[in-house]
Amino acid sequence: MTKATAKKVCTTLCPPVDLSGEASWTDFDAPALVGESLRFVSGEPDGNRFRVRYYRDGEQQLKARIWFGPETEGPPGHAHGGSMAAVFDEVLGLAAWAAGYSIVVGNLNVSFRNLLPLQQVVTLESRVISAEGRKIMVHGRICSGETVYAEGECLCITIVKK
Ligand SMILES: CC(C)(COP(=O)(O)OP(=O)(O)OC[C@H]1O[C@@H](n2cnc3c(N)ncnc32)[C@H](O)[C@@H]1OP(=O)(O)O)[C@@H](O)C(=O)NCCC(=O)NCCS
Ligand SMILES: CCCCCCCCCC(=O)O
Repeated sequence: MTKATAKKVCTTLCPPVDLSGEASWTDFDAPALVGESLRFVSGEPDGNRFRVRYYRDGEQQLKARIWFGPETEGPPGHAHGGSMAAVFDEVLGLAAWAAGYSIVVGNLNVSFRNLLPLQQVVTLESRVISAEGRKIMVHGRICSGETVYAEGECLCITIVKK
């Protein structure tokens, strides 16, 4: 590998981060519901890409505390848009499963509202908006306090057993 093509590799792990939820939230065990295959975003809880912890809020809606690590970088010091899209894909799809629907994601629209600084813990708030036939609409936003970093609209389609 030449210097010009050398890929930046993180050799040390970042320190632990606090992903604790609010007092009214309860832990949500995603692998217990959908299996161990769902690990693209949440599969490395101590890694340098994403660190994710799932909860249900008092209304049973899925919430996630998420840390975007240095390996999600896009614009210098900030998260890659695709990393946020991947997070929406997993969390909003999982929110439909958590609501009782066996789905895959058919369509995902993401609006990027503010640059998201790396190594900050943010919250993904999801809400199942509607269920019409096989179409389950789930909305979500990645935020911290009053700041909304991105909004996602996810059309999930229930799986038909053949
Ligand atoms: C989503 C998927 C299951 C739909 O295929 P299908 O079971 O044959 O169902 P249909 O194409 O008949 O679609 C069912 C309904 O959803 C709608 N729909 C499906 N995909 C859609 C999309 N991307 N955008 C908008 N509507 C969509 C269809 O218009 C149809 O609506 P209607 O009943 O009102 O006519 C299939 O396209 C698929 O497997 N896609 C890949 C999914 C994927 O890889 N997701 C990422 C991993 S989870
Ligand atoms: C059989 C378990 C499937 C879980 C699917 C949860 C949403 C994943 C979204 C995606 O892969 O694009």
